[in-house]
Amino acid sequence: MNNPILYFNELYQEELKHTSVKIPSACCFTTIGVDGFPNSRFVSCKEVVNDHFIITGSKTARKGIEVEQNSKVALAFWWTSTNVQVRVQGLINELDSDSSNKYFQERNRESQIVSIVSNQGEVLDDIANLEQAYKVVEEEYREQVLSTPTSFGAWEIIPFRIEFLIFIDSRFHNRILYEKEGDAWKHTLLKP
Ligand SMILES: Cc1cc2nc3c(=O)[nH]c(=O)nc-3n(C[C@H](O)[C@H](O)[C@H](O)COP(=O)(O)O)c2cc1C
Repeated sequence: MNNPILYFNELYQEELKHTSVKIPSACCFTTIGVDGFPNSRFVSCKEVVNDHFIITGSKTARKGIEVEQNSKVALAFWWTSTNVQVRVQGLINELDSDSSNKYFQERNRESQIVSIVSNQGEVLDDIANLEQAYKVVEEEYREQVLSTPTSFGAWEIIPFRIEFLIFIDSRFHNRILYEKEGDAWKHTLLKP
């Protein structure tokens, strides 16, 4: 296959058919920390739009601060039902407020309220204060659409390198590396 995004979608759909994991869209997202150390955490890849991987989260938490300073990022997926690893490297770009609103509205209500009341990554003094703030928003905005907090962001990751590792039951696993050359993707096979 010449296009790694089509290949990604095909393999992901296959994984979705078989998987029973709770968050199959989970992937490891790595940024370069402000101290220069790589920093990884799991996020959910919301979708792939126009060949870009979409993630969301708090702009004021570490990931938001880090991508503001350094747009070089990586994603790694491990799909356990089909035994596929996907590694993505690329540049990240913040999406506009229409996009963050759209992804915020797609969150379940509990997660929306948590995004509103909890400044992700700040030191927690007393969980009771957060629970109280949660209740206030829950009751005050009952039955109403919740507005996107200014801290909530959506980003696109524009890939330039994507590698698939497909475990197979023989001795040698398949490794296919795609690299962007201008507007086209070239692919090579790597030794496992
Ligand atoms: C399976 C899984 C999915 C997650 N999805 C997201 C997500 O989509 N967005 C997000 O901000 N945090 C998500 N988290 C929480 C992050 O791993 C992390 O704890 C949080 O975003 C704070 O990271 P930061 O301090 O680097 O900003 C997820 C965690 C797990 C385990």
